[in-house]
Amino acid sequence: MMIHLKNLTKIFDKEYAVRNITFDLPPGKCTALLGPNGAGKTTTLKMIAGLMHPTSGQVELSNGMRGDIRQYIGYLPQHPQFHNWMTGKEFLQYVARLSHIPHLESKKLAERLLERVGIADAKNRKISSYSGGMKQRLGIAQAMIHKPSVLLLDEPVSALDPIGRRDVLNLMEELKQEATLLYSTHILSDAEEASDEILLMHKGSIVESGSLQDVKERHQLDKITLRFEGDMQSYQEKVEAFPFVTHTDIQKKKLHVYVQNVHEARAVLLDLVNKEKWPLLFFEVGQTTLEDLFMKVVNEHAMADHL
Ligand SMILES: Nc1ncnc2c1ncn2[C@@H]1O[C@H](COP(=O)(O)OP(=O)(O)OP(=O)(O)O)[C@@H](O)[C@H]1O
Repeated sequence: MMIHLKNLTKIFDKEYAVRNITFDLPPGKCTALLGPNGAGKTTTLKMIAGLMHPTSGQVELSNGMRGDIRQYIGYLPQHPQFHNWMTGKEFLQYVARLSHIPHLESKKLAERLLERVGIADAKNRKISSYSGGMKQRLGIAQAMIHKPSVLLLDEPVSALDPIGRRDVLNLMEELKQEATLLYSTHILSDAEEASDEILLMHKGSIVESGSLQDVKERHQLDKITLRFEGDMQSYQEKVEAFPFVTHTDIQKKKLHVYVQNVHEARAVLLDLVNKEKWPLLFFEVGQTTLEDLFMKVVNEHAMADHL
């Protein structure tokens, strides 16, 4: 099923949390809603899930589906609450009952879902003994209880260790065959690992969207990476003054200089380093990555917060 978001907007206390966003969620794909904290991801997911009313705009379904949108949508909140004294199986049966699924059917369904998300071995153990990754799997099973066509997962892997994260990302890759998947994350490498499409969100707006490859190509800029002894910030200020520099940032103690004319930039920067006798440790000419684009968005976000 296709979902269309049209000019979706949410205002809290006169501030835009989500600002006029429009996009389609293609069926059978896994889409990552990527953005720094406060970008508006949770608010967007809640509006799609029907848990929060938009200030304006709509969420529409294709295929002539009508009625309450919630019957088609499964939702895993950012901080799911479990009854820790229950076993995984008991919890799913309990959730099934809340969804008005008859008792006998709920038993079979719970077993099937526990199998599906890969925690059948632990079905009779108390949830309090589950690892973070197992809890997220149980949360995903809970979101799938009414066989939704769309699964919305809010930061499903952010709190997990690398192994738990890998496991849940793999599970999501599998689940996209059964449901359209949209999940939020503030971690770029997770979005790169498990998504067909990305939506990059910043201050309530979608600033970039498309397949990972398309987004990467669209933003490819030449980049010169430098490292000097000592504090990088004073070098950054001097380098930024050149007209061929579009912007700069510091990542892992390296100064990234994004430039329009790499030949001119290389010559001028090397000249400057020589003349000023800057203690150069590293110099590289290359191209931007998706991480650079993400850092640019995050830095703009951080700067706005300091104003
Ligand atoms: N119930 C609310 N009342 C007032 N402001 C809110 C409410 N919910 C969210 N906001 C504000 O809306 C903006 C977007 O929040 P949202 O939780 O959607 O961001 P997010 O991208 O999911 O970030 P995070 O990863 O930190 O949850 C933030 O500035 C937040 O403070």
